[in-house]
Amino acid sequence: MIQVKNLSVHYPDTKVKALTNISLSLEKGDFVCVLGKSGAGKSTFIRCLNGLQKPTSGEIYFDGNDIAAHSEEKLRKVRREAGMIFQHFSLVPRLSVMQNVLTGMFGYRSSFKNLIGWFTTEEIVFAKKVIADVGLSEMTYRKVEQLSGGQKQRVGIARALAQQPKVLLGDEPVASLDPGTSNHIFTLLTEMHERLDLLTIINVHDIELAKRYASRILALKDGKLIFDGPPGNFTDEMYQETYTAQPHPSYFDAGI
Ligand SMILES: Nc1ncnc2c1ncn2[C@@H]1O[C@H](COP(=O)(O)OP(=O)(O)OP(=O)(O)O)[C@@H](O)[C@H]1O
Repeated sequence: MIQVKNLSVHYPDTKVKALTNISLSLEKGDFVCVLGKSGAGKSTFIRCLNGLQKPTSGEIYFDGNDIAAHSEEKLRKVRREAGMIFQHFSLVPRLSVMQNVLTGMFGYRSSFKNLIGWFTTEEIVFAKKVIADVGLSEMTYRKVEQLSGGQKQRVGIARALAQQPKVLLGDEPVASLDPGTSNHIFTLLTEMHERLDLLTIINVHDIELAKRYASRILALKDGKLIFDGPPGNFTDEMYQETYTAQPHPSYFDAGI
């Protein structure tokens, strides 16, 4: 579904080599957790997959089409098919759960309809369904600012599902949540992943969550892919290798 070929990202401002020569294939049904210490390149990798970050070199094919070669209009279609959930939720706190979830449908609608905020009965019924799927029916019309962190992340997931995505991307979606709530969110993600037959790719710091829920682990270190395999093969040595504290070589390049 997604093929990554020799992907490199160098940020010109900081001269940081965030990703170097990554090649892999990600298939429908994979539940992927991306591990790596802070600055390893996890966010940059996720952002490349939905076209938010342009590669410095290399290619990313989404359903056989090169994302980098896409026009802005085609990129919008890729972003529509790749639902994204974020560490800090990226919701509009003063709007209701329903209003936030409806924004997930914006990619399918005209700018005019989005501007005036008019939704069809079918769209509202579908939004209610995804809100029920994440267990928040009773809070459908409550303002998001009145919800707990775990509930907010459920809204984030419902909004991503409202996009009817083929791919679900998560940039540290449980980093702000306690361990019990993180487990509930991962259980929900696994259920949705299976029910909707998705490709799911989640950045996570917690190795235990990755080992419990992932079907495949990727480990990044200093922008390089140092592990790609099932959780059972991610040994303690590999863990040490992933998280050993060495200064990022590109800090030296940048003269830091
Ligand atoms: N917009 C940017 N401009 C310049 N450098 C950047 C930018 N975004 C990230 N970087 C640098 O690229 C490297 C990789 O960053 P990235 O955010 O992808 O890592 P990460 O593994 O997601 O880290 P964290 O776990 O802390 O979120 C870091 O050294 C970071 O400082």
